[in-house]
Amino acid sequence: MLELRDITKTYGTFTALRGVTLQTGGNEVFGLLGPNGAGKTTLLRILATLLRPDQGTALLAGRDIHSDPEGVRRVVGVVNGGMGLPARLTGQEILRSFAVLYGMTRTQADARIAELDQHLELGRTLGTRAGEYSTGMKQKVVIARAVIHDPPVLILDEAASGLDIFARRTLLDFVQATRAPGRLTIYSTHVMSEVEEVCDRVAVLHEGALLATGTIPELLSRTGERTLERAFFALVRPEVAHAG
Ligand SMILES: Nc1ncnc2c1ncn2[C@@H]1O[C@H](COP(=O)(O)OP(=O)(O)OP(=O)(O)O)[C@@H](O)[C@H]1O
Repeated sequence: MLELRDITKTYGTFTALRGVTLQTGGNEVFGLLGPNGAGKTTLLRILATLLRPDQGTALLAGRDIHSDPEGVRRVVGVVNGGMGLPARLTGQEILRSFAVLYGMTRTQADARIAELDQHLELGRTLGTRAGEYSTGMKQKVVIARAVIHDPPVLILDEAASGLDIFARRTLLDFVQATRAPGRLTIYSTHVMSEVEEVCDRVAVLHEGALLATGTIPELLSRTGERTLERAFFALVRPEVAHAG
């Protein structure tokens, strides 16, 4: 479903990604775990065709980020911190307008919005203007907007950050409930409990390099640790982990 080969990205003289290569299946929630500055957002922006790598290739659901960026955008939904909502429009208006951009009819759009309402508990957001949203309401509509066209690949970049416990629960339940054959969710975070709950496999990224990829049991066995957090430290700070 996702194939990355040797993705490298520099900002001036700073190297943010160092030859990242990985593959995922088509029916999984794939965690991207890394500390601040690891390169997670850079990598996900490249997959969303918002940024070009200096080197390397990526295929998403068979679409190449270089030769078919439009095709990539059709098969991917993206939630990242940088997306605002038009303050004067209601949730329903925002979602309908995005549905139209994807070529859906009003009937199809409203059916899809009703479906997303069930999963994401959009409730009051649909009739309320975005300018009046709480953080949790805003994030629900941002997520609904990202998946309005039912894309096979969903990229969630720190999507739970800033959410309260209820909104975070809705998000994690949504990720679980929308698992399906042919669907890949890429879940980037630095919160271990989220990874433990929803991710089938995890890639650990640190200082632009992929340190390990595997299921949580595989990472535990590889590092000889008991918890994901300890395994993570053993991978990114081996000197500290071994000293402890
Ligand atoms: N536009 C830019 N210009 C220069 N450096 C950048 C730019 N964007 C990101 N970086 C640097 O690249 C590195 C990776 O940043 P990135 O945002 O991809 O990391 P991240 O893993 O998503 O971190 P966080 O969890 O803090 O969001 C950081 O050191 C960051 O300062």
